[in-house]
Amino acid sequence: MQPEPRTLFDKLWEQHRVARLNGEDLIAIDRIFLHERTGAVALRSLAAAGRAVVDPARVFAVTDHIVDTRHGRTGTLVPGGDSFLSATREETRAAGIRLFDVGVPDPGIVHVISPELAIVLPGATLVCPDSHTCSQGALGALAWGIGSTEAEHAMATGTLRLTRPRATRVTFEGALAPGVTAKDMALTLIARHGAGGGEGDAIEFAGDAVRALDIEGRLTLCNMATEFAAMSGFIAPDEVTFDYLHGRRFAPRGAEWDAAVAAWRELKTDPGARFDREIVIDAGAIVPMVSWGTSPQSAVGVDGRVPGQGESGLGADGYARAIDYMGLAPGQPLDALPIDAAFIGSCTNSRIGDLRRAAALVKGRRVAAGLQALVVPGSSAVRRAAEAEGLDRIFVDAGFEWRMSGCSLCFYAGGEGFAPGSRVISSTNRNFEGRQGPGIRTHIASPETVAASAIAGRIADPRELSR
Ligand SMILES: CC(C)[C@H](C(=O)O)[C@@H](O)C(=O)O
Ligand code: SF4
Repeated sequence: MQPEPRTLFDKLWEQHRVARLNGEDLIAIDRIFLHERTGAVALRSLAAAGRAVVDPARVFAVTDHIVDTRHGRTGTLVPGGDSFLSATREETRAAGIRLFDVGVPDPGIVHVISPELAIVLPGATLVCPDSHTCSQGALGALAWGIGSTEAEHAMATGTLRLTRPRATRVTFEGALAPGVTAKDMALTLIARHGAGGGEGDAIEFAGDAVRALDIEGRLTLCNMATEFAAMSGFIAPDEVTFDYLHGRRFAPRGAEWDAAVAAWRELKTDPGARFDREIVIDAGAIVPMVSWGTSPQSAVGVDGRVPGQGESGLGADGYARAIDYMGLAPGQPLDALPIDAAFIGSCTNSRIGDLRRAAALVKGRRVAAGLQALVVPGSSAVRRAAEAEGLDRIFVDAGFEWRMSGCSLCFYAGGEGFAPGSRVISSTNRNFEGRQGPGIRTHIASPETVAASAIAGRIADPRELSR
């Protein structure tokens, strides 16, 4: 008898299921990543309970969320932030956990350095008390965000207790048009199906347009799965994945590498396997997107208009509140909207390819007068690579500030922010009220759209500059 065809998700889940428990499953966790904001809490609480980390070699930690990203940084600008940093340093040392700290060669945003160092590998389960952990599914792993109590459980036992999510496939058929990116794919999916549209889903991203993405584009797409309320997003590993990982710091070597690749080649959905849910999107119809509201679902084509309530997908109160917070009127064209600041950074879009594409648009041009523009590379490795190619000069010559790596102004932690009331175009993933500071109006878009807008001084279509 032929074995039942299985989805990639079935394979990942079943390979890690160690027990069934009254409707839930106990899943083995291969890697745990911590950052100073939530990881410090988990580590302190675990130590206070007198529990040991069962396998410290599988746990990694980083300082990225509240570290100062200005040059010459010494710590954090966040009030009270020092205690998170010192707790992370003390507790990781006590538990024997490897810490990528500022001042050592490889710090960066957790979801940027994990693939860079090959800490995440195809077929692995990886958790981190951070919602954008799903980014790392781009490498063919099952990676998802957890709470700090679950992080304690995972560290103490090497397992987590979970309800099996729905196996969902989102297929992007065909090819993207020039100037359209993985960020626009994610925003299109969320705009069409709603910010809650993926709730309870483990999403395999598939189709020709996904296969055609490099690893960085795949990371951007999977990063936004949590903005779709999905448990995780992932992509079957292929030659692009293996080429990316080969030779990286924690990747297997020699015969182990060959054996690993042979096993990783099996990590794909079998023909005829059944999904609980399928979504199909025509990639060729996707355009550069920008958000107008205070949820990632409130996004339209950059050449579009602020929708009326009827087409917004929001209720009357939610719509009124979003329009009011964002200082917009129904029917207003987005590409006429003046902006005060532009931010290129975050675990969504701060990798070398993102910076290269933005720099190509910025080169030889100037940021609009009076506009604050920043580039924050996602990791030290990205920063060094960009500097070796002269991308920092391109940005600085154009009037951008060039920073050290970290989460920086992706989210407001209280240390620094944009000028009060600023309208910001941002390559990040969240545009909630106050996300980038009190009263800040955030429009999320691709790094290309952010770069083009910084030059124009208003929200701008990147295709205008590249023509
Ligand atoms: C601080 C952290 C827990 C949070 C998250 O979980 O995502 C942050 O990274 C964010 O992007 O809002
Ligand atoms: S870059 Fe932003 S979204 Fe990503 S982990 Fe940091 S704060 Fe969260």
